[in-house]
Amino acid sequence: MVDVFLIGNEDWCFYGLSRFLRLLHCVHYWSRSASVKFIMNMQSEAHATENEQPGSNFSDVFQTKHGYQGDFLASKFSELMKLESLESATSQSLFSVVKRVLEESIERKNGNIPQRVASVVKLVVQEIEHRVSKQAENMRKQRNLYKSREDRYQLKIRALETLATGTTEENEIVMKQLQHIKIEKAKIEEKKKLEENDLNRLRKEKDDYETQISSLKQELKLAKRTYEENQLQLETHAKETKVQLEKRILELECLLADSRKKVKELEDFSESKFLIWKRKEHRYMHFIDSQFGSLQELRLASEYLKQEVLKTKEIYADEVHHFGLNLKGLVDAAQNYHTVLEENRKLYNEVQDLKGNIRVYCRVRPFLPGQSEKNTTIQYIGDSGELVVINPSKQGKDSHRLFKFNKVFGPAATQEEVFRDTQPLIRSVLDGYNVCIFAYGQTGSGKTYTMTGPSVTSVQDWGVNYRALNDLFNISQSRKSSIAYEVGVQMVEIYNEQVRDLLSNDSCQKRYPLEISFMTPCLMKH
Ligand SMILES: Nc1ncnc2c1ncn2[C@@H]1O[C@H](COP(=O)(O)OP(=O)(O)OP(=O)(O)O)[C@@H](O)[C@H]1O
Repeated sequence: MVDVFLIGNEDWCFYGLSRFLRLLHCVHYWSRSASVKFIMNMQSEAHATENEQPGSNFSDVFQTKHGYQGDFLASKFSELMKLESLESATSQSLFSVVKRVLEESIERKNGNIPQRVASVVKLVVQEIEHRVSKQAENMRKQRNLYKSREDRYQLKIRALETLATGTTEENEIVMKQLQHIKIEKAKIEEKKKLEENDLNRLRKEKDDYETQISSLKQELKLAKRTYEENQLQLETHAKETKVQLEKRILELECLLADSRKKVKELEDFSESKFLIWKRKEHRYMHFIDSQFGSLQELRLASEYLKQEVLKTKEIYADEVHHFGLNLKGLVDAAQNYHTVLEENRKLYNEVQDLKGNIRVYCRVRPFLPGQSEKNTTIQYIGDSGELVVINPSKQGKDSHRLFKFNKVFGPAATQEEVFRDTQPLIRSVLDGYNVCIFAYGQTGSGKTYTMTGPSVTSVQDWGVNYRALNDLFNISQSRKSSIAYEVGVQMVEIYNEQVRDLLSNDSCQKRYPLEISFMTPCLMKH
C-alpha cells in the first residue's frame, strides 16, 4: 500500500499544484499494481503549511480503498453534495475524485458508470474549469501588480539620479542606495523572470489540463453512451426473457393440466385393471381348484395306467419271446435260401442243357419291295423246326430238301418272337455259363436286321443284341444286393475268314490277334 499526503488550500501555489499533478500521474501508474489511498486535507489558508498533518471531515469523505464498489462512491459523492462541500473542496481533492472514478471504471472493465456518478463527475469537472480560469485571472492581476511596482521603482531610480548631482557624500550615499536598489531590481527581475517562467509553465499545464478534461469528457460521454446502450440491451433482453418466461409458464401450465389429466386416466385405468385382475384371480382360483380335482383323477388314472403298463409289459415280453422263435425260423430259412437258390440255378441251366447246348434257329427273310413272291423256294415251314426248300433246277427226289432246326421263324415273325427263344440263355450267362449267339447267312439274308434291328429308337425294332444287353443289365440290377457283376463288351467282325475289332480306334490294330480256330465269339462275358 502507498500512502500519499497532499496538503492543500485555496491559495495553493502553482508550484504545489504542478507537483500534485505529477504525483497524480505516478499514483495512476502505481494504482494498477498496488492499493492506493489518497488523503486530502482541507486546511484553511491561515494554517496551511507543508508540514502540517492531514485530518478533516472532507478527507474522510474521499478516503477510499482500491476495490470499493461504484455505488459506494456514488453515495459518498452525494453526501459531499449535500454538505455543499464541493465549492469548499481543494482542487487536488476534485482531481482525485475524477481520477478515482476513472480507476473504478477501469477496474469494472465493462466501462459502465452509474448515472449519478457521471453527473457528479460532470459537476467536479466544471468546478475544476472554473478554478483554473480563476487562477489564470489571479496570475494576470499579479503580473499587473508587478508591472506597477516596477514603474514605481523606475521613478525612484530617476529621482535618485537627479539627486546624485548633489554633494559627493550625498552622492556616495545615493550611489550606495542606488547600488542597493539595483541589487533589489535585479532580484525583482529575477523573481519576475521566475514568475514568468511559472506563468508559462502554468499556461502549458492549463492547456494540458484542458486537453485532459476534454479527453475525460469524451471518455465520460463514451462511457455514458455505452452505459445507455447496455441498459437498453438489458431492458430489451429482460423484456424478451419476460415474454419467453410467460410463454414457458403457459406451456408448463398446459403440461401440468395434461399431466393431471393423464394421472386421472391412469388412476381410472389402474382401477379397472385392478377389478379385472381381481376377477381373473377369482377365476384362476376356481381353475386351480378344478385342476386340483383333475390332478387327483389323473393320479388315479396314472395308477390304473401303471397297472396296465405292467400287464402290457408282460404281454410284450411273451410276444417278444414268440417273435424270437419265429425269427429264428426265418433266420434258418434265410440261411437255406442261398442253397435253394443255387439248386434252382442248377436246375434251370440243366433244363437249358436239355434243350440243347447248341441251338440253331432259321429265320426266313420276307421279300424285299420289288421282288416277286412267285419265286419263293420255301415250300413248307413246320412248327417243330422243319423247313422244306424247293430246288427247281433238279428233278425228282432231289427237287425237295428237308432241313431240321430247333425252330424256324417265318417271314412274318417279329423281333420279339425271335428273341423269346434266346432270352433264357441270358440268365444262364449271369449264372456263370458261357453263351454265344451269332448269325450266319449269305449277303442280304437279314443278319444285321435280326441281330441289331432296323432302328434303335423304337424298342419294337430292337434286335437280339439290344434285347440281350437290356435283359443282362436288368437281371444284374435285380441281383445287385447279393451279387456284383462286371460287364465288358467286344464287337468283332469276321469277314473273309479274318476277325476285326470294330471298337478299336487304331486302324493297324483292327485285325483281331486270335486265330479263328481259338475264337469263341462271345458277345457277353461274365
Ligand atoms: N425279317 C425281315 N423283314 C424285313 N426286311 C428284312 C428282314 N430281314 C432282312 N430284311 C431286309 O433285307 C435287306 C438285307 O438285310 P441285311 O442287311 O440284314 O442283310 P445281311 O445279311 O446283314 O447282309 P450283309 O451280309 O451284306 O451285311 C435289308 O434291307 C433288310 O431291311
